[in-house]
Amino acid sequence: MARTQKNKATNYHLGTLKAKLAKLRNELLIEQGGGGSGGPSEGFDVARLGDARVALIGFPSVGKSTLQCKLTGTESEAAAYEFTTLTCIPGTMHYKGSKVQVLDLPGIIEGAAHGKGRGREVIACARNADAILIVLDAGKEGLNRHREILETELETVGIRLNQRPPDVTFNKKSTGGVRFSSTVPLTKLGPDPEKMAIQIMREYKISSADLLAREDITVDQLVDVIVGNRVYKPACYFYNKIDTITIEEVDQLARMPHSLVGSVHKRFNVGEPDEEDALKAMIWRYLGLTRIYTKRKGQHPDLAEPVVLSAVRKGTTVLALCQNISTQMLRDFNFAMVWGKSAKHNPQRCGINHPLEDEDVVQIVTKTNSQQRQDKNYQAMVQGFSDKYHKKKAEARKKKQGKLRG
Ligand SMILES: Nc1nc2c(ncn2[C@@H]2O[C@H](COP(=O)(O)OP(=O)(O)OP(=O)(O)O)[C@@H](O)[C@H]2O)c(=O)[nH]1
Ligand SMILES: [K+]
Ligand SMILES: [Mg+2]
Repeated sequence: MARTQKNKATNYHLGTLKAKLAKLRNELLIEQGGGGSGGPSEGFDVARLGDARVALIGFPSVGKSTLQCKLTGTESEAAAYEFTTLTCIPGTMHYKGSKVQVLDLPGIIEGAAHGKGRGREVIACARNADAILIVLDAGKEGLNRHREILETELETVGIRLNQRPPDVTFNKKSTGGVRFSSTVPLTKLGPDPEKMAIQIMREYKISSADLLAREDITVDQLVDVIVGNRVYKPACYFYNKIDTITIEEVDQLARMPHSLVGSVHKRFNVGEPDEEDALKAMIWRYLGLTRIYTKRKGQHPDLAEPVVLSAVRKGTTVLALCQNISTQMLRDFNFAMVWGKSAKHNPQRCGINHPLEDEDVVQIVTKTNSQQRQDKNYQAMVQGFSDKYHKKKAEARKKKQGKLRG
């Protein structure tokens, strides 16, 4: 790709090369049993706890474990030699009534995505987290390159950092050829975007598909859409050990995007587990956490125990709140009364898709029995739940029988 001159004539060729590269990377990962499109992305086996999960990713000895202790109070061994941490150590960070699971992980190095060290498992963990905290040693030489290496390792396995999924619908078909339409002018895919799409799809042996682009996408984004299997994660950066550099250097690092500078040793921007500090605030922001206080009719809300929703998990709508409480609640939902920042007036009567904001108070009003009987959607939903239940049961039975036979 570097050798190809960039002009109109070579545009499609570059597209093809990008698709080939994505494909080869995937194959390599699958070959090594990694998290490619086919293989399972296992990682370390740690139960999911809390309202959201963040993974600590970084080179060896940048201070991930030291940081983990300060964020969560968990004893994760920290020492001056590299690869002190050899497995995944979970801990819980308590902040503003939320519980965030923080995973301390072994350090990774260049080539981690392809299985160097325990890189593959570490990166699989990042794929399964709700947000990634990239930890860097501010005193290390070649710091900017470190940041790039880590980003590349994560990109290689299909993790996209701080990007939105491209606004494109892509449907594979069995016949009919490729049809590529868009609602906006496409300026980044060369004079003939359809030809570009066909070139890329050829690498994946797709000959028929409908594509609809609602934004001006790049070739890389088009490849992502066609390849699929991409995950979009918020990521923030913590430059640790600023006690080892000059104030001018600190100033430069502090201006990097998505970044916070600090020192665990000197307690700059990182305090004790029960203190509110800048790092915890940043994690909270990147997870898009939202506290919702629920209340019963005629009673005060329970301010001690909010329901915490995350924008990067199930979202922060009334629907997500109901799902968080129980399926029963979701089934019986009629409307919600909402007090707080998201309400136009207090209280506002809202539907299931109403987006909530931090510290809103919500009272869910459920359907009365006679309403339930009349509501066709409700009946269909109950039927749906029961069908799903029976199907699952039948599958489990089959599996058990298969196992016995085996
Ligand atoms: N100067 C300075 N040293 C620090 C700071 N934070 C951590 N360290 C030191 O950095 C060394 C490595 O810390 P660890 O927490 O073990 O680093 P790690 O990233 O978990 O390392 P691995 O598990 O081996 O990948 C230890 O000697 C820490 O005492 C800091 O803010 N300033
Ligand atoms: K270490
Ligand atoms: Mg460690």
